[in-house]
Amino acid sequence: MATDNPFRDPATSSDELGRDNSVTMDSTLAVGRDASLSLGTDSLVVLDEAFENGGIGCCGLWPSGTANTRSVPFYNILWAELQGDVLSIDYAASLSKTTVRPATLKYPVEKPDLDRVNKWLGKLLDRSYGEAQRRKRAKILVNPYSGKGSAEKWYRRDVEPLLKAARCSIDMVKTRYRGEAVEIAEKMDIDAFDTVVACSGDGLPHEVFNGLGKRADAKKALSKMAVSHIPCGSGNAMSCNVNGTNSASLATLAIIKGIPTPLDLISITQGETRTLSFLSQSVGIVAESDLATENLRWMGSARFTYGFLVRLLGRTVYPCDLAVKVAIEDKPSIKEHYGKEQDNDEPASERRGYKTLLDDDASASSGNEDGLPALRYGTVNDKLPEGWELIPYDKMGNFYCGNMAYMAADTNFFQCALPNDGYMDLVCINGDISRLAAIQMMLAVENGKFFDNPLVSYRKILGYRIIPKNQKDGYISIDGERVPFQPFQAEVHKGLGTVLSRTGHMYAAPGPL
Ligand SMILES: Nc1ncnc2c1ncn2[C@@H]1O[C@H](COP(=O)(O)OP(=O)(O)OP(=O)(O)O)[C@@H](O)[C@H]1O
Repeated sequence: MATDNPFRDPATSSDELGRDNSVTMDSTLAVGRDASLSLGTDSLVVLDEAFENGGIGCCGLWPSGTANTRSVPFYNILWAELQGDVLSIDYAASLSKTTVRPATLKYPVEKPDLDRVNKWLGKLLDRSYGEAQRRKRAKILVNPYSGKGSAEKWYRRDVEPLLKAARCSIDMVKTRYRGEAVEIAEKMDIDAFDTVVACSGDGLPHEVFNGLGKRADAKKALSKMAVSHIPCGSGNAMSCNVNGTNSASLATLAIIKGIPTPLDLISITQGETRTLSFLSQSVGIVAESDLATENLRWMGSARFTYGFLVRLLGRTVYPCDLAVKVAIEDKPSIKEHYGKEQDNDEPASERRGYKTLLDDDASASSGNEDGLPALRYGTVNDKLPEGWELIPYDKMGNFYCGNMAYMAADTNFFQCALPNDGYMDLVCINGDISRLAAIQMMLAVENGKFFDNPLVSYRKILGYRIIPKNQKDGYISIDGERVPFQPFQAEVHKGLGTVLSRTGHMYAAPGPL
């Protein structure tokens, strides 16, 4: 429908528009002498004669607009309230493609209008937050040694000001030693917070999931407490997947607007231990390229690529025995499975994570004080489960099992990974393929064609046992951390954990082509 009125919301039905102009009227608020604020389809439209005269606003802070109008996407609106007779709107202003900073719009309102203004404010906040919880209570953990040691600086500059502008409550601590985040998550009052925010690499979220998993009420804690991530480390895959960004300020905005999203977690048994993995497990080239190249830290992120190429060109193999419980075997069926979830438009409020985050009472009275779920397939020390068969893979080059899609920024390795489908995505590649094929495969990860490469075995699985062999020592990585070079077994628990994401059911990765 064509409209001459820039403030008419095209989303409103013709029926409503037919009544009179009240919808448009209700959506638009005259403020001051020469300004008005309108609720558009997906943004707040500010018309202010002062823009034209250069009196208000700071160039560069406005996402878009004409001479006397500016628009702020609802997604960027952090808070809005009346302070006496001044209407104040806090929003995340874009400084660049990767940086937002809080900014405020202030307009005087007339006393007789207060009632109407309050109603309008309610609508603005409804549109700005949708199903996301407002004013989240955040327990923040900052690892001062993450990456190159800038986490605290970035927290102060990129994170805290946005959280404050969104009126979130903040309880921040710096981690003092390895493993402290496990202890904090294990002991924290889960009724006092909505999310634990790790300002770190992927190591701290791994510790937080494990700390929650150690509690006597692990099931409830993992379901209620959303684990979130601000990218401050050397590996920041979690933020890329759930926040859709590797930028600390954009990740903060994603957390402020994030919807609770159930996340599959994986139990790993090795020796006598049971740990939770949220991201990936690797044996062979990926683990070694990451963990055996610590001496090349000066190279930054090129260290991994270098380590990977050296091994690829050397056609290194990592022999093992492997038993896998397969759920979906072939690529077309995996794509179909992914597509179904992509098209699933069930409202977030119907999903498990949402209810428990918002409704403290319901989760508290559910009486579910259980620890971690029982292991369906036993541990690595048990007899092989019924129907599993150990197969020798003497030419294994890359054993890589993922629970999320991005393994690093721009590395969408597990293109069909879903947060809550109850499956792990397993990629196996032979180590003796030609060097050319191996390099083409590596490049295919960047151009999105990896999944379809015929040399890539890609399966959706429920569990596996892997026994490395013919190697005295080697590298196994769980969520990027080194574990002993010993057999281990994995099984997935559907939706056991909780994260915050934009859609409530998908990762930010683009999926298969
Ligand atoms: N104060 C501290 N001193 C030393 N280690 C710490 C401290 N706080 C946290 N850690 C540990 O640092 C490890 C790595 O953390 P994180 O993932 O945040 O950073 P990273 O730079 O991405 O990691 P990596 O060193 O694995 O590349 C975690 O295991 C964590 O327990």
